Amino acid sequence: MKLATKREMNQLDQDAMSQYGIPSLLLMEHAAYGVFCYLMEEHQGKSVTILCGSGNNGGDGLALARILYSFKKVQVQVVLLVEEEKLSSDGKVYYTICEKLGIPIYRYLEEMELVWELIEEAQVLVDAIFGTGLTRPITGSFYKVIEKVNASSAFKVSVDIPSGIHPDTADVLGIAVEADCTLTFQVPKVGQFLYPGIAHIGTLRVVDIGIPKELVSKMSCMHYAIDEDMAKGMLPDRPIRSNKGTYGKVLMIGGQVGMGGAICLASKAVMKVGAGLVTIAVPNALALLTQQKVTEAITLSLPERDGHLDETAATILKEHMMQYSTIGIGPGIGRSGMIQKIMEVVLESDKSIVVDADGLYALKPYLNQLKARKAPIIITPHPGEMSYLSGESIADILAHPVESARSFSERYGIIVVLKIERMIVAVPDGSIYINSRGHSAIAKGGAGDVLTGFITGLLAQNKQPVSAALLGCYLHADTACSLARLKGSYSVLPSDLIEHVGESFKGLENKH
Ligand SMILES: NC(=O)C1=CN([C@@H]2O[C@H](COP(=O)(O)OP(=O)(O)OC[C@H]3O[C@@H](n4cnc5c(N)ncnc54)[C@H](OP(=O)(O)O)[C@@H]3O)[C@@H](O)[C@H]2O)[C@@H](O)CC1
Ligand SMILES: [K+]
Repeated sequence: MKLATKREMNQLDQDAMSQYGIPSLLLMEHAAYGVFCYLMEEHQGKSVTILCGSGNNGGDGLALARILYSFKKVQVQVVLLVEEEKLSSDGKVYYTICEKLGIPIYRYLEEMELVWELIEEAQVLVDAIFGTGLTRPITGSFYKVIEKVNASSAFKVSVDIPSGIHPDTADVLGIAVEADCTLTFQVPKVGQFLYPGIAHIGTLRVVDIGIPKELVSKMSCMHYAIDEDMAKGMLPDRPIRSNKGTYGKVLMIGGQVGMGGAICLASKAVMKVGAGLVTIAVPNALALLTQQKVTEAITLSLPERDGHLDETAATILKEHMMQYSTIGIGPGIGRSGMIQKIMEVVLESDKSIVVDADGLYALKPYLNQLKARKAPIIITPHPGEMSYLSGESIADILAHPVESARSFSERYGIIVVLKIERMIVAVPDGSIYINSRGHSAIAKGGAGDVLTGFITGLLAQNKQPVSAALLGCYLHADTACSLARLKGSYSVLPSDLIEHVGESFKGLENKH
């Protein structure tokens, strides 16, 4: 699903007006009607208090007041947060109608105490204060009102975007409405998929406001949400005439003494997403463990020193590498200097590679050579690993995760999967994909290893590495969300993701 920035959304509105002659008032009417339909569906019989700002978002609120009052005689009141002269021209049209209809309009600047009472006692509060036109931090009377809105026990519906959330970055500009539901228009905004925006939007619904479909599909954008439809389109084929070789031969390299679980989890995850064959290359001391833990895999037992893979393992791996299609390296491998040699051999190969965890530490010296490599590389860092690789602070990465992942991906020509609340996949052409799902239930050691396994297993089956990264992220998050719904937020284990990923696959297979 496409995601729009403020500029792209404005352009879309402008194109609808200039190319199709659709007046802005009609778009506003459709926007308001979409909110009206939602209110009738979910909150019929409740009184509605609409808070309106000066821009077109406030205009949407006034248009909604007219529809509620005229069609359903819903008890509706408007709180105007600015002087009426400051309303946008479309907003003024609806303001005049509301006034003539006799809809109660309270002026915040004149009746502050009364407005606070209205907010406190409201059943449904509609936030039409600021939309995509927010330009600076919220202060003064607007701040006070939003503070009161957040303290109210009313059900809160935000029009287009919760007031205070930046539509591109998801930043809170001063303060932001904590909505229970957000009805966004035509195309969701990037800021509705990133933190802290995701903590303010509640349930997100997309309302069609009649912008022609051709314009939306032509709309150029660089941001996409990884959703069910996208994931469905990326399922690898499973033809009748096939065998294990059809679905890729994967070599998983990792493990050190005391860290055997990570490579077992990752390798099992590879098989669970449909790969045909897996070989697990580990230090000698872990060979028995991997055989017992991942029954279906083959174990390649390698020389070790001090519990880590010894650099002589690189020569053995080089001899074996030809027979594999895909390599996953990193889970539990440790940061011994000896891993460097192994990474060198892996990078010299013509195989598709996924690098995770401590493998990323061994990758760093080779970053400048990656663009010249023909076969794809996917890296799956968490913010700490990303910080080590890029030199940015963790705080900066968390503050600008999209830019951080994008610039790294472009600079080195690799696919970056940044593991934050909603995983971000950055592609070297500058495109950004943001996971539409995610759950803190799997913020646990081992969850990253499972993701590495999912992506590696899909990469072995998919021709497109981007698809493997996107589908891997989707399956990981979707399974986590389903498990959290079933078991709650505390007791889901990363190994449960492996156990239950089949249900997520099945959901996609059965989707029409
Ligand atoms: N055809 C369309 O385009 C359609 C658009 N639609 C709707 O319009 C919305 C976008 O409308 P918009 O561009 O008028 O912006 P919006 O967010 O309502 O208000 C901006 C106003 O707030 C002000 N202001 C800004 N920051 C401030 C601050 N911190 N503190 C105080 N004031 C601040 C700013 O004034 P100024 O910066 O000049 O002071 C300006 O007056 C969009 O989200 C959707 O809901 C739909 O109807 C469908 C069709
Ligand atoms: K709003």
